[in-house]
Amino acid sequence: MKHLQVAVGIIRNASKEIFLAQRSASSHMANMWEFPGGKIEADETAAQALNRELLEETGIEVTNAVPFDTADHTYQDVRVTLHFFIVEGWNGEPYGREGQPMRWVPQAELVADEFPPANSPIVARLLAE
Ligand SMILES: Nc1nc2c([nH]c(=O)n2[C@H]2C[C@H](O)[C@@H](COP(=O)(O)OP(=O)(O)OP(=O)(O)O)O2)c(=O)[nH]1
Ligand SMILES: [Mg+2]
Repeated sequence: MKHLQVAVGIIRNASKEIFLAQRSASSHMANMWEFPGGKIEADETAAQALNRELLEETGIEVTNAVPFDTADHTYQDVRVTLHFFIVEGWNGEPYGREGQPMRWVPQAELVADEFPPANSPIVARLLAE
């Protein structure tokens, strides 16, 4: 089975709101809400992939990212290992640079069911903080 390493950014502002983006209708985990991010290329560290993906998907330049947790999950036909970072420093203002819907949600109001199943333990941890 294919095994993807994925870098994911939990972009959090000073008001403890988190930036979410909606996955496209044609993607894996279509229409679910996600923390922006994407696949780590063979020549990249997780942090390098995070910086590249957040620039591509949200337009920000990350200046502060701290590793938070990892999650391993096997979907029907792909296994993913997600490397989550808390991002609290950046230049610019994040937006849906690929045209995807986006919203800021207070950390305490995250809803696990809106995310792909792999995110459940991470959302639970954020809600417990
Ligand atoms: N970005 C992101 N991906 C997630 C999350 N939860 C989760 O299970 N995934 C899965 C969905 C995908 O199977 C996998 C890779 O994410 P991706 O589709 O964003 O990868 P990418 O940006 O490199 O996409 P692409 O270039 O192939 O379009 O990770 C999440 O919170 N954020
Ligand atoms: Mg992506």
